Amino acid sequence: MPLSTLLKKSAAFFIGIIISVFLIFFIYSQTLIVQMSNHSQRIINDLNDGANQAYSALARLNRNSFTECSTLNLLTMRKLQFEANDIKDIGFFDGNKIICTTGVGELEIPISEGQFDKKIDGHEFWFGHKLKTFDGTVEGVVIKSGRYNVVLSFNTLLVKHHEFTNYEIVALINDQPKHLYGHDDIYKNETHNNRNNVQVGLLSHKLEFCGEQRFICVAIQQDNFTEYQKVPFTLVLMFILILSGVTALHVYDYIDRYMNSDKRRIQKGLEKHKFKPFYQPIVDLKSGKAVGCEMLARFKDSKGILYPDTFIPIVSELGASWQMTELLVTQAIHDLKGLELADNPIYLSINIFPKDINNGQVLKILDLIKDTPSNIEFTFEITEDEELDFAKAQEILNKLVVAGVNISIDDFGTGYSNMSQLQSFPIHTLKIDKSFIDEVETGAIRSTLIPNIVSIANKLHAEIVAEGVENILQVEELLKMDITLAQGWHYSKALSIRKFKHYLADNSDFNLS
Ligand SMILES: Nc1nc2c(ncn2[C@@H]2O[C@H](COP(=O)(O)O[C@H]3[C@@H](O)[C@H](n4cnc5c(=O)[nH]c(N)nc54)O[C@@H]3COP(=O)(O)O)[C@@H](O)[C@H]2O)c(=O)[nH]1
Repeated sequence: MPLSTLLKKSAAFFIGIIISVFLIFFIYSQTLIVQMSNHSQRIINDLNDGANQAYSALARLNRNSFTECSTLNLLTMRKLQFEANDIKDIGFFDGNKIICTTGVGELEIPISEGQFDKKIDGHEFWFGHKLKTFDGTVEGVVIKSGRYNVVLSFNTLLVKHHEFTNYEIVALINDQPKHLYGHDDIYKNETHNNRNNVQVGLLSHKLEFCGEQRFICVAIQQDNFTEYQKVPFTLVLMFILILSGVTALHVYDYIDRYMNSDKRRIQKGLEKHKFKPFYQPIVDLKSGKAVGCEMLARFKDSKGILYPDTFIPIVSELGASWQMTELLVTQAIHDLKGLELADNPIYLSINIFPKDINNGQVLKILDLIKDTPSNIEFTFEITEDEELDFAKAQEILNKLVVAGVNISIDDFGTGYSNMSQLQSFPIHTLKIDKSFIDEVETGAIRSTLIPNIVSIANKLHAEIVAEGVENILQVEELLKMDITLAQGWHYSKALSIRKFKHYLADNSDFNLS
């Protein structure tokens, strides 16, 4: 494998891995953000549930008409606390002082609560409350209504979230966050006017999420890829990355194959004019001088040469047959302009795709050739192809003939036509296929059929061109058979316009300036 290909393939491999890393990170990140938002919403829901529990407890207590901290009052308060899971303490007020609580009973010195933090739905809230109980300090929120208050414990409210520690709950009071619970310092007040704010980092994801009323907010920080430390996950990731690299190699190969495929090259070649006409001289057998040429398509692009046997079927499959012919004819007319007139016109023989005759595209040639010098005589070579629709072709070829175009049957003797079909065509020339000419000098069986072809041509009043003449012995034999014109490597292969000009200068009465 050449070094450049190896480098390109390695690059494709690593690009595949990099794309995969990005994709995995993106998917992971999106999933994590959704999980974190859901989790935040669940925390806020649990806090709301606690508040509702407190509201209903306060409503029930205030329905009683206790005015002092009687045994019955304390009993009622304790009974209610017992029923409500998240309530850790209930206090009873005389004026604005607490005179008894479920935890301590009647207070020796009544306590006065400070100014509440916020009033919501007629309830007063104190946040960040720390209540000392016999089994430790309770962090929570105090809610007061009427003559009672309740202390809600975050620990019990958020018991479902205990496995998840890296979060902070704050209350926004006059837009300033007040720490309520969890890790101090995670919430940075980034939400501004939005309900949530996501920060994606290489090492961690952070989400700040506020409840619908933008009053309680949760900030969650999650380290990235902690799962990576787990062996199976690492193995799966490595497998995915290698798979991505290998997939990228396949994609590279596929694109490379597509970009370098003959079909793609031909498509591009048609756009970028990579098809060029070459000219193979048609020679008068007696004088050895060129009387015309057959235009043969040649293709060359930066990747090299493609031969007609390869590109002709593909051009046809691409439906670009007329496009190619038109390009070539236009170029040929341009090439042959400046031809100095000899006594006779020069024949320019052009191969036409049968389908372009069937669909009448070929008639477009009349526009192309109408301004060409009259010393170029156009001949269209058609093959006796099964694709050719004889009935349709007859009508179209007649139009061409009327416009001065000659019709030539190419590869004659190898095709599908029968005599009656041929007679209905306005034929000017029969080109005897090379397979008849091969070994004519040794009297090969196939070559013995040539006189029959000559007699058919005579019946059709058509000229004959012998194709594929490769040596002087063949020339001599063909002369004996009264064949006048020939084409083949004995005279010349198909030439570029530059070489063809030289050829004409040495071997014809024409001159290309
Ligand atoms: N519709 C179009 N068909 C085209 C066009 N250009 C070419 N073709 C057809 O492709 C087939 C192959 O053509 P090519 O490789 O160019 O071969 C031609 C000659 O180079 C070859 N030839 C000529 N003399 C000799 C010879 O002495 N020996 C030898 N071994 N080969 C020789 O024969 C081909 C010409 O064939 P033909 O057209 O039948 O006269 C071929 O079928 C082309 O027709 C195009 O522009 N349009």
